[in-house]
Amino acid sequence: SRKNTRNASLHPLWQSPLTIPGGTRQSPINIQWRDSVYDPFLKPLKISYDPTTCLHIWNNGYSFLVEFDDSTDRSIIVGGPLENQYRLKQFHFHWGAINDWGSEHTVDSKFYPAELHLVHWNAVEYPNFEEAVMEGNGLAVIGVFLKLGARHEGLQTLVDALPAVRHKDTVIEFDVFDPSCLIPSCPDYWTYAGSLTTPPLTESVTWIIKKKPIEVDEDQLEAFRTLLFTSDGEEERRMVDNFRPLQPLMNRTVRSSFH
Ligand SMILES: Cc1c(Cl)c([N+](=O)[O-])nn1CC(=O)Nc1ccc(S(N)(=O)=O)cc1
Ligand SMILES: [Zn+2]
Repeated sequence: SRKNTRNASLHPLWQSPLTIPGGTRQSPINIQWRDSVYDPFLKPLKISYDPTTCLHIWNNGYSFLVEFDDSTDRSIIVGGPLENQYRLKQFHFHWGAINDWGSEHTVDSKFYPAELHLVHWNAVEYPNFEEAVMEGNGLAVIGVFLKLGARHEGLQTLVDALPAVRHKDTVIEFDVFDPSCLIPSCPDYWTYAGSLTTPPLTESVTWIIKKKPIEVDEDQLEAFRTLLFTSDGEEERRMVDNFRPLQPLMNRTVRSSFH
């Protein structure tokens, strides 16, 4: 289990006060399946990504991110719980040192070994990501759980690129990738109002958590764990356990798109 005593060994990012004063919709949370409320008015989520909007992969010292050209509406999501269409800006992962934990969200208090976040912003109402980050309906993040199982061929192209971004602040060009290959075909999801899970922790995220996980194999999870929090030349610290502890649900209801 993960105890607060581990703060000392936690990455500086998570040693800071992990709750923000006055925060009422912080993420991540535990999703208690039986407490989630089926909402028949939730629409199917429509995902349309243009693989050529992919730009590069970089190690930002917290995770590795694949960033996209968000200057047009070529890679968007619409529907689901969303009032507008949202543009894909980047995706990244959170994972553990071992397979017993690593995800940010949990389902009935179960951790997955890793979690994918696809980060989108409301380009209908806001001029850019920076503005959208500050607004309650500014962002939409799709969360996908990773579980240990069969090798994921689509993920492998990403895994093959990781040695080139082993150190913090390294980047490589990555010019064609369709992240929809990382999203389960099952349409079922939970949704709730939350926040970014790393600073600035702004309460601007509509979370859409897919019910079904994707399967990846042990070698692929191990490849994530070969990355470093540290820059080239610094004393190496393996990039693992880059997840935020669970936050209180407070006055929120998690809705489900399925019975
Ligand atoms: C705050 C900000 C701005 Cl503004 C910009 N920018 O490029 O203009 N980039 N960032 C950083 C950012 O995106 N953080 C972020 C943190 C957590 C998550 S998570 N795990 O999905 O909740 C998603 C993103
Ligand atoms: Zn994330």
